[in-house]
Order: sequence, then C-alpha cells, then structure tokens
Amino acid sequence: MSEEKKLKPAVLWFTGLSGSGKSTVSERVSPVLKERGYRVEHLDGDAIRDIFPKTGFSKEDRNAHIKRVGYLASRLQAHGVFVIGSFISPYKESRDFVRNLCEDFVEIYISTPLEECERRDVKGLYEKARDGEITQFTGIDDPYEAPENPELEIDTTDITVDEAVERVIQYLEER
Ligand SMILES: Nc1ncnc2c1ncn2[C@@H]1O[C@H](COP(=O)(O)OS(=O)(=O)O)[C@@H](OP(=O)(O)O)[C@H]1O
Ligand SMILES: Nc1ncnc2c1ncn2[C@@H]1O[C@H](COP(=O)(O)OP(=O)(O)O)[C@@H](O)[C@H]1O
Repeated sequence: MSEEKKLKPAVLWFTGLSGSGKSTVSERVSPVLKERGYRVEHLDGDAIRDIFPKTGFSKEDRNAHIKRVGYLASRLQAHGVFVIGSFISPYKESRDFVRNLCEDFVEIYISTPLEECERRDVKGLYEKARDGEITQFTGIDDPYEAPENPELEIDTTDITVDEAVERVIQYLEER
C-alpha cells in the first residue's frame, strides 16, 4: 500500500448556493481528515445561525457573519487545525476578507447550478422563496457572486458524494 501524503492544515472554505452540496460534501471530508490524524473543526452556516439566531440575511448581516466566522477559522488554523467552513458566503468582499486573514485559504466553489439546487429543494426553502413566503433568498431575490479564481470548483449535479470528496482530498494531496 502506498504511503499517505502528509497534508498541510488549511481553511477549506465551501461556498455555493443553498442545496448545492456544501454541507453534504464537507461533512464527509471531515472524517477522512480525522482518520488521517488531523485535528478538524467544521463550522457550518446553519449550525452557527442556530446558536446566534439574530443573524439576518441582508448584505450587511451576511458580510458581518462571514467576517466573524472567518476570523474564528483563521485563529483555529493558526493553531494547526484543519478548518472546514460551509457557508453560502455570497459576497466576494467578505470571502476575500477571510482569504486575507487566513495563512492558507482554499476556496472550494460548489458550483451546482440554481436549477439543480431548486430541483433538490432539500429544505423546501426555494418553494417558499418563489411563493414570496421568505425574501432575500440567495439565487431567487438575493445575489450570489460566484468566485472568479477558486482553488477548486465542483458541480455536484452528475457526480456522487464520494467522487466530490475524492476531488477535495486529491486537490489537498497534489497542491
Ligand atoms: N434568505 C435566505 N438566504 C439564504 N439562506 C437562507 C435564507 N433563509 C434561511 N436560509 C438558511 O440559512 C442557511 C445559510 O446560512 P449561511 O450562514 O451559510 O448564509 S450566508 O453565508 O450568511 O449567506 C441556508 O442553509 P444551506 O441550505 O445549508 O445553504 C438556509 O437553510
Ligand atoms: N455529489 C453530491 N454531493 C453533494 N450533495 C449531493 C450530491 N448528489 C446529490 N446530493 C444531494 O444534494 C443535497 C445537498 O444539500 P446540502 O448538502 O444541504 O447543500 P448545502 O449545504 O449547500 O445547502 C443533499 O440532499 C444531497 O444528498
């Protein structure tokens, strides 16, 4: 059996639309890294918003939220932790702010198109957004600024979760 390559702990920042696959893929990357002996912390948008429920979805609120969690990610990474962040993080401004804070930032753009995310409608939120029951919903009546030069881009429309995870690990091994 070939020896496993040593990886450099980084901040793996998953960005993309709701339902694109950020949580599903990142939840599966985490145990792979743990099994290899790395310390891993997974910060997820939904989970953090449950703890700080007053965070809204205006541009200001989203940018402030991303800068706060990004700062936390950078501090953890500085102590040798592999940090996985899964946030829609729709604005370039706050993603770049986090990139600049982090010693080693890997932007992973989960580029699954809106049509597929809406077809999945995992939480029924797209339907609510289309009906006007919720507003400021990313992709419907709120913007998503796609990354221009992500370290990695994965469209999960026609691949399995295992394949998506493999692409992340392969990138970390080859970079
Ligand atoms: N208006 C609106 N727009 C987008 N998303 C909404 C909205 N309202 C609630 N939700 C739910 O909140 C989750 C996104 O939280 P994030 O912290 O990742 O968002 S952001 O980075 O601040 O844009 C998102 O989770 P994911 O579906 O996992 O992406 C939704 O479940
Ligand atoms: N290759 C894939 N990678 C990730 N998710 C996938 C894939 N194929 C299908 N899916 C499905 O798409 C949905 C993605 O939802 P989720 O991970 O919650 O997205 P997000 O965190 O971006 O909102 C899940 O229901 C998942 O099972």
